Amino acid sequence: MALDVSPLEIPDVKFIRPARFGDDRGWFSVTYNVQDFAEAGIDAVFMQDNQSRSEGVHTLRGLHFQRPPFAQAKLVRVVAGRVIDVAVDARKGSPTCGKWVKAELTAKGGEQMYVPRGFLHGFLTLEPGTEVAYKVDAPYDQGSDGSVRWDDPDLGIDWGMADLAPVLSDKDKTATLWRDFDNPF
Ligand SMILES: Cc1cn([C@H]2C[C@H](O)[C@@H](COP(=O)(O)OP(=O)(O)O[C@H]3O[C@H](C)C(=O)[C@H](O)[C@H]3O)O2)c(=O)[nH]c1=O
Repeated sequence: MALDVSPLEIPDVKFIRPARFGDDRGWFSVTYNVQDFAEAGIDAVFMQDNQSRSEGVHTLRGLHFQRPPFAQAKLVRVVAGRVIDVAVDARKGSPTCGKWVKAELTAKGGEQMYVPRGFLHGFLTLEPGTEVAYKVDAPYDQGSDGSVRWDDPDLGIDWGMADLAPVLSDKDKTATLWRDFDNPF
């Protein structure tokens, strides 16, 4: 079945809207199928599923990456609540290096974002008790894990709200500035 996939302003980042089959019980959806996704140009070989729950609204996790050889492509969806999902192109050879794209992902709509390797990834929750589930195509490697500031002045990400003071992990509170970022991509 043809998947509803569209490129975002940075075309390698994809916005996906899996079909939902409703009936009087509710709905059913195929949230991932290797064939359908490959036909849509998303041929990452995912090898790990992650899920995180953020209790507080305006929790911000990001902007994260893993250094090669543990760089990860991610297929992100929301299973409870809503997020603004952001991808930043960090590929040094890319004409959009340092540029970002965003999309709202919701449990109600089932929208997904595909974030290729070479991108920073982060999301801001828009409801309490938001849960994000995502596939990755490389294992977690703590030593390769890094973070760039969510509010970096050179990246200038528009998270969609003024005076944002998000809930952050200690790691994200002390994240690197883009200008100091030892970019491995
Ligand atoms: C990512 C990850 C984490 N962990 C452990 C390490 C820590 O003890 C705990 C929380 O990790 P962290 O604070 O890095 O979790 P997030 O802040 O949600 O990080 C994630 O958030 C953004 C949005 C991402 O895109 C990445 O997948 C990832 O960086 O889980 C693991 O054991 N395996 C893993 O794959």
